[in-house]
Amino acid sequence: MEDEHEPTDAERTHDEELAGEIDEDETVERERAVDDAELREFEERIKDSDAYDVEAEVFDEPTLRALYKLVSDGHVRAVGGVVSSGKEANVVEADGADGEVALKIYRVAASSFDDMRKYLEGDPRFEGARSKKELVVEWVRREYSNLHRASEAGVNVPEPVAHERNILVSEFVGEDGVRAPQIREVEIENPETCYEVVVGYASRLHDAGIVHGDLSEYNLLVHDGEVVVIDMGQSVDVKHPRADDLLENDCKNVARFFSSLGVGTSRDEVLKRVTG
Ligand SMILES: Nc1ncnc2c1ncn2[C@@H]1O[C@H](COP(=O)(O)OP(=O)(O)OP(=O)(O)O)[C@@H](O)[C@H]1O
Ligand SMILES: [Mg+2]
Repeated sequence: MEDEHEPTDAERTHDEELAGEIDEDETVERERAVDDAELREFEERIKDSDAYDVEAEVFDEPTLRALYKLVSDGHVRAVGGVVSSGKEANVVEADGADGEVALKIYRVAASSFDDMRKYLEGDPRFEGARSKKELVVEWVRREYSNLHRASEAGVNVPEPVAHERNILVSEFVGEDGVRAPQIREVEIENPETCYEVVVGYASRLHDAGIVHGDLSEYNLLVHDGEVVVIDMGQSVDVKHPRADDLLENDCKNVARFFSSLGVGTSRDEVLKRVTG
């Protein structure tokens, strides 16, 4: 028998935030409710989108069903083009109910199960065997929740809109289908100010009990003169066993990037500011 791990308050709060437990039966029933003809018709519509041409394999059958649900619920109106094509996920621009949205579509088959598990393991709900699909669904739900927490804490992140299976919907950072550049791709006029903003964000996240876990010049976008923090699937609670290592690494990345722009700082300086 495995020991029953009694969740700490922090874990419990985090659990509660990840509202809406997966109900497999409900999902299966809902999937059946969408009849095939309806789905094929929807697929024909999606096929007209740029994303479908570029990356037809993004929309495998279960992903198509998830997208169909998001359309039915009014979160997505039309699908645009692929703005980023990565190992784990594709990001697609789309029209939402209220302007442009980004669809981060995880590839279930290609997801690195072991990596995801390492982050999820600090949470008692993830003990025991879980399928790859369940891990990805959980990951997406977590990313949604983390963005929500970050936004509440006053950090500039894309507002999370919805999530369904392997698809996360959030506010699109960019304009007219063109994604905003990453901070490493732009010329920063005032690195010192920008550094202060980023350290401020990391500090607010920390105060809110979250460590980003992959904070770097790749996950900071610049839009309308503001820095936007993205990519929070791997973010963990400060009580997570890996939190300290991840935080040190985040601070190291921030210090390295801004030092390269001439800002006098170090990993320990950033760490002190973030945790102080
Ligand atoms: N909400 C968004 N609005 C606009 N562009 C986005 C948004 N989210 C992500 N992107 C774009 O997609 C890229 C990848 O997104 P993200 O960093 O969240 O995924 P990732 O897990 O790092 O994926 P990969 O493995 O592909 O790098 C970002 O660098 C950014 O250019
Ligand atoms: Mg990223």
